[in-house]
Amino acid sequence: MSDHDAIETPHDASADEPLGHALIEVRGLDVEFDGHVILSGITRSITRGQTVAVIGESGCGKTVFMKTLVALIKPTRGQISFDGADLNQLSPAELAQIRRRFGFVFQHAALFDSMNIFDNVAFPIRQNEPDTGEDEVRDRVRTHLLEVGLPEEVAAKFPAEISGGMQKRVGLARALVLKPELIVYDEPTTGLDPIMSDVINELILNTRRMYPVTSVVVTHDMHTARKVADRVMMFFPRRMLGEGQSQILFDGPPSGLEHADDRRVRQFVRGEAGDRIREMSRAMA
Ligand SMILES: Nc1ncnc2c1ncn2[C@@H]1O[C@H](COP(=O)(O)OP(=O)(O)OP(=O)(O)O)[C@@H](O)[C@H]1O
Repeated sequence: MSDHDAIETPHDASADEPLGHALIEVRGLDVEFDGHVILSGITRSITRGQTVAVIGESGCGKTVFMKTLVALIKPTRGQISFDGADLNQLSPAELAQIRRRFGFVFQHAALFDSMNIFDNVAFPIRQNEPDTGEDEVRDRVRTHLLEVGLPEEVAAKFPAEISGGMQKRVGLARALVLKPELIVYDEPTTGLDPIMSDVINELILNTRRMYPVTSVVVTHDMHTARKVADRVMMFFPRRMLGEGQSQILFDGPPSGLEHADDRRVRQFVRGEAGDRIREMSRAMA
């Protein structure tokens, strides 16, 4: 393989897609912080029901991309639409309404330490559907805890009393109680042992089997990307690309990663440093 493929700019196929066939549409997205360009020229669409893994080296903008999809970050330029609604054009009330259709599974579970597990999972129901009776709240919490494999006794415990893997499962149960159409997972397996990581992978798959949910999974874990995703998008740091080069080096099924045309993709998925050591020492000189 020559070095040529390392500077190839893949064609952005989704830029040619007609509007209206996707749950999420991203057009010409740029995100900058204090003049630093993190994402530029991103145009992609995500079909309803798809599970997309977002991979790429640290700092390339995976989390920023995911947060812009769910309107936690406002793009510097470009358009993001969810189910036909342009997120930039929504009033705060409309945005709050649309966010109820999103579920968030955060890297460190982000549970409320002062609440027990039951109240943590019940929180989104009580917050967003205050008229729900306590019997229904109890049923829904119990159902979702069982779905993520947690026994009823866990409900009375506090986050500090359960393991990291259990906390992540509680985080998933909490994300599911409002029946979201889109779930975003931020590093769902980080910090877990291989077995517990696979439990989380299975739960992500199971969630997709049980609900018609669309999922975006930001991950460093190639096992997760290969196992749960039907589509993988690999980002590359903007600062390391030339003018006009696409920041998404790979966009396709996980089976295509190993033999991707772009050498940087193959190196990333195989965990090979390649030219990066030389580039890093050049940057430090
Ligand atoms: N709110 C913010 N304000 C300023 N800079 C930010 C903000 N959020 C992210 N960044 C910067 O944007 C860049 C991309 O961050 P991001 O968290 O998306 O990376 P990542 O690919 O998810 O990395 P990692 O895998 O290490 O989590 C980083 O340089 C980060 O410091």
